[in-house]
Amino acid sequence: DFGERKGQAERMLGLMDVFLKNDPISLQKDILHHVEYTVARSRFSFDDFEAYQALAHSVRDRLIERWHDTLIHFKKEDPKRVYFLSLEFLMGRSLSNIVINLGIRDQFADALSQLGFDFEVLAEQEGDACLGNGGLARLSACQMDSLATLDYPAVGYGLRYQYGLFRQVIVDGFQHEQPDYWLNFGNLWDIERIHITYPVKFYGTVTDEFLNGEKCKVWVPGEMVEAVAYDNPIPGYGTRNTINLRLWAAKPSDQHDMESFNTGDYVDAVVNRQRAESISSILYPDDRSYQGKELRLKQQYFFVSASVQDIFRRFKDTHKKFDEFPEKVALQLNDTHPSLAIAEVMRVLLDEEHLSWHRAWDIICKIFSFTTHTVSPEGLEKIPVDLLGNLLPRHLQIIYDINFNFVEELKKMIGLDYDRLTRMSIVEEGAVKNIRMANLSVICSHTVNGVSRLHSELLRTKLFKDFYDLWPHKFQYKTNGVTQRRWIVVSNPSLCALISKWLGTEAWIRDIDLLIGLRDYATNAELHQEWKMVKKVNKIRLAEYIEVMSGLKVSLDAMFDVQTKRIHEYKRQLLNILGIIHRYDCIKNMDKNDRKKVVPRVCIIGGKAAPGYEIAKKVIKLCHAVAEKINNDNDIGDLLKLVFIPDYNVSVAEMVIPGADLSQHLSTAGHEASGTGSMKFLMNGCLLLATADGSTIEMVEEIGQDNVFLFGAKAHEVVALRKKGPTLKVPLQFSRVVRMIRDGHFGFEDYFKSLCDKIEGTSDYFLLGADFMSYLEAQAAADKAFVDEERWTKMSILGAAGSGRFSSDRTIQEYAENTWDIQPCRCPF
Ligand SMILES: [N-]=[N+]=N[C@]1([C@H](N)O)O[C@H](CO)[C@@H](O)[C@H](O)[C@H]1O
Repeated sequence: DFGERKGQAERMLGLMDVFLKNDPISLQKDILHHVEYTVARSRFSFDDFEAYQALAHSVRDRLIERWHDTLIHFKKEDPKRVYFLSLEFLMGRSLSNIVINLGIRDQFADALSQLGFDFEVLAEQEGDACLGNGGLARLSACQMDSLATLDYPAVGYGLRYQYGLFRQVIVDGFQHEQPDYWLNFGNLWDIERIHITYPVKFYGTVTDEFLNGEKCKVWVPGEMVEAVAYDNPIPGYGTRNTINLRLWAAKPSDQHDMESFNTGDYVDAVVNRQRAESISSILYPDDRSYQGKELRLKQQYFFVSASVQDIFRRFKDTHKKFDEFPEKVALQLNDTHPSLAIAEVMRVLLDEEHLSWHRAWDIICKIFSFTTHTVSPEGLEKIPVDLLGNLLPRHLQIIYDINFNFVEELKKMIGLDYDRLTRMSIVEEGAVKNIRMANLSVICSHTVNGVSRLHSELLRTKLFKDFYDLWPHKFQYKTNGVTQRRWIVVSNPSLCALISKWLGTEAWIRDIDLLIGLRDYATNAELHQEWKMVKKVNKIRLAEYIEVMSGLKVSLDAMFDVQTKRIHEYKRQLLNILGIIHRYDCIKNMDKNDRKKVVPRVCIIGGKAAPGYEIAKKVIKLCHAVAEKINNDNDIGDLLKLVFIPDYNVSVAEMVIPGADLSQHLSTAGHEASGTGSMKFLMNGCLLLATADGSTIEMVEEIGQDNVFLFGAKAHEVVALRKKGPTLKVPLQFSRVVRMIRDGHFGFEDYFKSLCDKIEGTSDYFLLGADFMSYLEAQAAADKAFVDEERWTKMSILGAAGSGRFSSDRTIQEYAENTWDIQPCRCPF
């Protein structure tokens, strides 16, 4: 609807082709056009990176077309939208994913090869966008892909960090962190929106004033910065729908500069500029929660305030009555990091839109839904009242008022049960008074969910028991999922082609339940042949990468045994290393004959440790020290190798996962809320050796107990085992391998002492000793299965065939139907 500029619009349309063409000539022309005029290099001399830039610009042009059409369609249809607020999005590389979702990869590959370039070589030029730590962050990215593919009207909001997650550099086996200058060569996949900016206020005071005789609160800020939007078009697969991921960057508010300039204090102005920009400068590199860091709180409020202002602007563009707000807006809180949005929406409705408390509260309770990714109370964010009161004085007032009303209501429902009232209060009294962001989120959200069935059970029976007993209807579970577009089609094209061949269709890429069709061929010899070939091709690629990264040549006949995820005590990478030491020790004490029966292994471990997490950093060093010993022991040869893959990120995962035979998920049961890495391995025909934790339990139900190597104490047994403490019997094999570390078999015995102290006796909180024998039995079962190629391949095919449930398409469909109440809004073009 071009309205008054109809004439002009028609002329413009006349001037431009309706859509960009994708025939080889048009593509080659476009690429060379961008070489010459966008990258500004002569078409006769440009290198791979410049070719990548020109290619990326050509792809982006076609992305933007669909993005515009989608936004125009949404504007016209004005559907209810979901706003997905997350402080982290782990996008990785974009080029390959985008051309595949647009369905033009082959066309571009052909056009490039005619220009003498290889698409994959150019795709390698792209750096990862690492705007997140781990599972939670990558889940956000997978969910954006599914929201777009399923045609849901959605917007993602986050922060555009200048520095992503640190680069992990290993020096002498020790992790060193290097800043991730990911924007050094600019980011081709986001568009700076200089006209979409919002002021964000901090500090200051709140005064009572009278407006048209009405008493109202006025917040006079002490500091102001500008939030500028950077839009990342997210294309769906097999649809024209392309939604928006809007990331905010902090810039100084010109209001601020002028003041310093007027006072002629130039230096002050520049310092203020840097201060402002520092808000969105760096991603906090810890997968655990943060307490009491002002910059972290500033980051949370900064992106929340800009996002809420943007949501209100979009709503008010076409709506006058706020009663319609819940019919058009669903706000999803990805953990408690964005939970200040509750107080911010309340502030805007009360102080700026002047709604009554009652009407404002009614809207709040209809628009917010909250997902927690945490299992333990320690992981729940708490903000010191002083810090919040100083930075956001009006929001603290509102949170106090919300809490006062809640506690008054609660007293009516549960009487004067002070212990329970104290536990449920948003305000935690004590030496340091804190705001419990999880309690605020549960109280103000109409739906609360965990990220697996077991996790939700733990929320109902432990973490949020008090709230569940009060509001059982609020609690749901939405088991996580991953997108098969990235984790099969992009990262494993040979498996993608094989699946499409045997299913006789590519429809599974949009409708993954079709994968179940592979079950019919689980014992088909021809498929077995081709299935093994695909794995071999991917193992060769992984082996080449290992040789480049570590200089180590590994045998392709060995089982590639992988554990890649953030380094955490509860994820028990240490159990894996102790198992490897045990295997090494056993082989060393074997005679020639017995060694013939040994199943060769290449053990691959990868993952970043939070910079301040000493124990996790010691685990990385131990891994290198053990590898040093084993890999240089000619007596062992190819029977056992240990490799640490440095700087594990999305692109490295896309290379490691397709090449894995076995993947390990060893968390002490009840500690991993879900886990999503396991889902990617399963989809790629990799077998799982795991504890019955998080979403693994649901995977076993989908693919069958016989197709997974389960071990260890169950979640309900862990508590009892911990109670046993010193009476808990520890197997000799366990004490022996710990002794080997203590005795310096791998050197650095003093440095590793605290690591050993943490897993012996009563301090073995994560039960490595208690689970050790069960773990070794599962490893032996995996060895036994691996040598029976037919059985192994059948298990691998049945694993992939049963992985459909773990697509983020299923997850998003459940959220859309049971939480957000939104409907698909497909772009008709
Ligand atoms: N934050 N957080 N939590 C996690 C992961 N560490 O990012 O969220 C992930 C995504 O929900 C979960 O899979 C994982 O179990 C959980 O620990």
